Amino acid sequence: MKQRLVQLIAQTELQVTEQQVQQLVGYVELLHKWNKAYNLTSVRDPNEMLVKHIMDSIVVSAHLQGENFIDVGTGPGLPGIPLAIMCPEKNFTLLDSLGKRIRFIKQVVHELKIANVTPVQSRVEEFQPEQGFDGVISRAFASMNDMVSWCHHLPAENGHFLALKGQFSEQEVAELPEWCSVTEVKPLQIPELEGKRHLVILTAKK
Ligand SMILES: C[S@@+](CC[C@H](N)C(=O)[O-])C[C@H]1O[C@@H](n2cnc3c(N)ncnc32)[C@H](O)[C@@H]1O
Repeated sequence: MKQRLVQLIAQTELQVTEQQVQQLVGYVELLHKWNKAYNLTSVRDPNEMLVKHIMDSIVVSAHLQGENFIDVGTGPGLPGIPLAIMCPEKNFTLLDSLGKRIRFIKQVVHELKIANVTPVQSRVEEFQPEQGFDGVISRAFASMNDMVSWCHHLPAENGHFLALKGQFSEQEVAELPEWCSVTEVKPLQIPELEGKRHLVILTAKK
């Protein structure tokens, strides 16, 4: 599995250390092991997880500006765990309302010695952080309208929302609240993944 991950990463411009590869593979192994009991993801095959979960998450690391990020509706830690492994100098709060998913993330952080992740069990609408985030990230969480509406209190003054999406939807943009606009849409290239992927960056109007 390690060899395959190295080959996939070599098809991108990302740089990784041996330790980061070990941690990413370790995460897939834990996801595969715990999935049987905890039903964490519908992707059952570890090789498929490398593409659909690891590569799909880490390509976003090239687009993160700032220090403090929150991954809302993180589920088993996606994209937050792979991003935290790729960016050890940044801090990631991983939030989900389901206790078993947050318990799994705590175990991952402990076993893989990941120092820059704070797991939080809460509904996002009820979470009141001490300070705002440079980036509010989500994947497979909600429509963009629901995401920004539920998370409107989370970005710092110059922070952004970052939504990982498949096909870019003009319909979703049309439904956004008046106070929020799309500032950038970045197409993402994920080796061996069929279908389009985009990172949509949204900002509150000043
Ligand atoms: C489809 S899963 C996506 C998980 C992960 N982001 C991924 O890409 O695989 C959506 C997650 O959002 C969580 N969720 C849904 N509504 C939420 C809310 N209001 N506050 C916090 N978490 C929520 C669910 O518990 C679930 O784990």
